[in-house]
Parts: sequence; C-alpha cells; structure tokens
Amino acid sequence: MNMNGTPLAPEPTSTGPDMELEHRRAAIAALGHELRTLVDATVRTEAAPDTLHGVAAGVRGLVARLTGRRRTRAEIPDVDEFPGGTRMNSPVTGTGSPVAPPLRVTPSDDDGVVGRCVLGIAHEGPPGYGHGGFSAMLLDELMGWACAAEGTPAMTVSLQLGYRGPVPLETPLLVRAGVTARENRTLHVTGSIATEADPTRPLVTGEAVFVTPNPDHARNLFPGM
Ligand SMILES: CCCCCCCC(=O)SCCNC(=O)CCNC(=O)[C@H](O)C(C)(C)COP(=O)(O)OP(=O)(O)OC[C@H]1O[C@@H](n2cnc3c(N)ncnc32)[C@H](O)[C@@H]1OP(=O)(O)O
Repeated sequence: MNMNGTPLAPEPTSTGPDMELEHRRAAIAALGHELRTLVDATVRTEAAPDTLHGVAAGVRGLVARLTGRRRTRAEIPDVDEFPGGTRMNSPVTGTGSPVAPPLRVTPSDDDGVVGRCVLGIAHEGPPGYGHGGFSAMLLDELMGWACAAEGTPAMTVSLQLGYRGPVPLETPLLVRAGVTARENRTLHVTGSIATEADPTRPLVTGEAVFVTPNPDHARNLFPGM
C-alpha cells in the first residue's frame, strides 16, 4: 500500500513481452510510491537545516543514477497506452508520478467514470484543504477519461468549475464524470468531487467542452502516436 492507502502495482503474472511490460510498470510504480513518500515527508518535515542539506545531497546523488537514456518531449513511453489508457507518469493517475494522488479510475455503475484518491499535504491550498488547481486537475483528467471511455479521446477546450466547499486533505474522495451530449467532434461533459463519506454533497462541480482533434491536427500534435 502507498501513503494514501492505495495498492501498489501487482507482482508480474504473465510471460514474455507482457511480463517485461508488467515488470517495468511495477518498478516505475515502486519508485513512484517511494517518491510520493519522500514528497510527503519533505513538505511535513521540521528537520534542522543540516539535515535538509544532507538529504538534498543524497537526492542529488540519486538523480545522477536516472539520467542515462531519457525520453524526449513528445515521445510516448512504451509503458503507456495513448490515447485513452495507462499513463504511468500522469500527474493525476500515474502510479509512477511523484505528485499524482494518484487517482484510480473505474467505470461508473451508471454512465461515465469514477475516480478515487486521497489528497495529501503536497496538494494543499488553504491549510488542511486541497488546492483549487488540483481539484481542476482531477476533474479535467477524469472528464478526459469519460470521453475516452465512450471511444472518443478528446482534449479540453473549456472547463468551468464551481467551488462549493473546501476539499479536505487526507480524506477519501470520489470524483465523477460523464458525457452528457455530443455534436460531431464536440463532447459536453459534467463532473463533481465529493468525499466518499458524503457522496451526495458535491464540493466541486464542473462543466466542460472537449473536442476530438481532427486527424491532421492530431498527427501534428502527437507525432509519436
Ligand atoms: C485520457 C485522459 C487524458 C486526460 C487529459 C485531460 C484533458 C486535458 O488536459 S487536454 C489539455 C488541455 N487542452 C488543450 O491543450 C487543447 C487546446 N486546443 C486545441 O489544441 C484545439 O482546440 C483542438 C486540437 C482541441 C481542436 O482543434 P481542431 O481539431 O482544429 O478543432 P476546431 O476546428 O478548432 O474546433 C472543433 C470544434 O470545437 C469547437 N470549439 C473549439 N473551441 C471551443 C470552445 N472553447 N468552446 C466550445 N467549442 C469549441 C469549434 O467551434 C468546433 O465546432 P464545430 O466542429 O461544430 O464547428
């Protein structure tokens, strides 16, 4: 389990190329888990300056171990499925990301998708509550998953949010999103964030317009696709 109580990637169970992929994803998730623990410890610590300098030197040494072959800006990692699938380093869902909560996405019982996560102190806005930008990120991402779940991966062209109540940190959250209408390449999507304990009281609501890029535009935007 990670610091938010979410399960780590399972041990590899397949064979051949699938096993190698699972193995790499599990390693990325394991590093992501430790980095999130480090980020959490960093933003909470009251350690003395000498200790902080010592840790900074240690981290500098670790960075040097990860700077061999590195992916380029628009490269799609081979551990990812794009569009509409696993993104190991997504800042929202990525189990390899040091900053992702990470949001775990599943299909909803009704139409749409549901995401579950716990925000930590690293995601703080007002003391004890989530930063409004993180709420926007959770909703934007999950709305994107709602479009992809309908077979039409798309990009946000407009996002409007209503902040009705502060989102508590260290509290299991329920994020919902679903496509409400579509015309040609344009999808209208709604979403909300609530606590798991009080799922019918939305703390943040969102309305968005997503557009599936035309094929030429998509090729220009994502040459690695
Ligand atoms: C799977 C999980 C992934 C989740 C990712 C989370 C989502 C994101 O964060 S995406 C990143 C943020 N968004 C962006 O960077 C998008 C920036 N915008 C763009 O690059 C372009 O607008 C793009 C590629 C989406 C569409 O371009 P293009 O294919 O040329 O479409 P274009 O012809 O301009 O417009 C298509 C339709 O959208 C409509 N539209 C465009 N902008 C808007 C808008 N702001 N509001 C409403 N409608 C709009 C147009 O009117 C047009 O409608 P119609 O076809 O009826 O005339």
